[in-house]
Amino acid sequence: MYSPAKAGLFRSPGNLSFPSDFMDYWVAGFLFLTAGILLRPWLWFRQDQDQEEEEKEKKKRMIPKGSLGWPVIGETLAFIACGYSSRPVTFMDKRKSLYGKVFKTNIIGTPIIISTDAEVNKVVLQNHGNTFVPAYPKSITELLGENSILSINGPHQKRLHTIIGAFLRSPHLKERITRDIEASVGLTLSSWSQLPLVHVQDETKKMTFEILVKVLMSISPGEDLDILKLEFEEFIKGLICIPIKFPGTRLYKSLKAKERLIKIVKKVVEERQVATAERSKLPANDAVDVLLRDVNDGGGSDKQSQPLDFVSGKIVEMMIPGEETMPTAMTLAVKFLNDSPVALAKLVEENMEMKRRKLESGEQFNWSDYMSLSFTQNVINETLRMANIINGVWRKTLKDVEIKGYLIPKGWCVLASFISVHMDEDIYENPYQFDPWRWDRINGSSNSNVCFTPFGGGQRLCPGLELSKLEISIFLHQLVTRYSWTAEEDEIVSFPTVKMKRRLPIRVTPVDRASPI
Ligand code: HEM
Repeated sequence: MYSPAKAGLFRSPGNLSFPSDFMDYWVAGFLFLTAGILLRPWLWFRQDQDQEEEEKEKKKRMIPKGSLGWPVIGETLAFIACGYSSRPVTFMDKRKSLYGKVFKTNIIGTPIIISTDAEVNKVVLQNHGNTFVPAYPKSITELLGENSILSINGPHQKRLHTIIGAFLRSPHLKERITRDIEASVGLTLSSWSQLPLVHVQDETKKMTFEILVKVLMSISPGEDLDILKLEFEEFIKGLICIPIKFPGTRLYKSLKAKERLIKIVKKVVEERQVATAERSKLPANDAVDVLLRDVNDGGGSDKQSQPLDFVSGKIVEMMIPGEETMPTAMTLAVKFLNDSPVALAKLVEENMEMKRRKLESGEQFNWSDYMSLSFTQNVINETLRMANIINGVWRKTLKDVEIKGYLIPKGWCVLASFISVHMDEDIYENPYQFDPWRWDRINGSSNSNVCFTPFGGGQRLCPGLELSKLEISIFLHQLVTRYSWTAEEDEIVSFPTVKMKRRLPIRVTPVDRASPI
């Protein structure tokens, strides 16, 4: 039988001869020990590497599934094609059924994770730890500038958001602005009734801009407002364009318009600053007052070195979120009501009832009267659920984030898609049906805040939420209690933004609704 000892490979201690045999063992032991010492870190390193690999694999598996499509264009064409159709969520629905509620794709050369999951969207919106920063196309970032309220993150954003939100919700503003909105809406609708045809989308835009500028800087209709509107329109044309900046390009023209716009606003701010000291005891009348007082009180930190530029810039930025959203919501409400005579009849009934009560008591309407029109609020909610111009928000992650078992890797873009949740048939029964009554069933249910987010949520929840609802309520109230209309055939398109293909042409007629309908 083979024995290593016999073969002389190992020797038993009995055969040892000192010193050479002993040295052999000593050397062998030394080598063994050294190898062990040297190997151990390597083994540890290997073990770490294996663990790292395993971790990487695990993380890779947690990245939402999906397809990045073709090189460079990714899945952009499919995304745009669905946007042009009557069902823009088809793009999401198709991928949702293949990969789950959170999936990855590539749009315009950007790898992006799209969430159609209400709970994931909530975490993105809440943004604990400031992990998600707003991500806009390059043209928007160029036009807004890096310190815009819409793109900054952290304490400055929180401060601005708080002071602007507090002002827009203040009883003083609500009282003053209710009268201003009533007057603007009254004049606008009366002018509509004298025209053979009105394009609701264009006309509501004029009216809502007028109101917005009143809220922001107290400018009344007139030459200044007209110039401001022209420059603003030129400015926002560049928000979605090819981001090339030299004379003649769209972006260049828009940046120039922004300079002129800031100059006009700065004049108003300058005049106001002179009067600020004597007005400091009075409640703020508009956003210029709010921002000037904050700057004078030491808020706004580094931006105080140029207070006039800072305040003027913020006023211009605040024109953006309210400008398209409001007229779109009003136009779509008219469209949905036009297509749903039963809902329209109920709306007329509720508003006439309130009007009669107010006429009898001789009181004016106040903000809470409009808010108490529950069916009217249902109509507004249902309109915003079905077709909101802000159909989701875009963010970028500053570090790896894990939500509900999904990993969103650092640096990736995330689209928290509101419209996918709003049109999810597991959440809303018959989601494509305009059904304002559903809100009587939904309101108060535990997840209604999570599943309905037309105004966003968390740190960036729209500060204009209450003002928007007031404005739309007043518009609907006056429209349905004083006029009737017939609409021409039109349809909603969703790309690049939600709007009516033919700008919703209608004919408006005054009606006497003195007698109950
Ligand atoms: C129907 C009308 C409106 C809708 C649907 C709407 C929706 C939204 C949404 C979804 C956001 C969040 C954006 C994000 O998270 O990135 C937002 C932000 C904002 N909205 Fe509105 N909005 C409306 C009207 C208005 C109006 C009338 C104003 C101004 C008076 C306004 C001022 C703002 C501002 C300043 C922000 C930025 C807040 C921040 O980032 O801190 N919005 N809006």
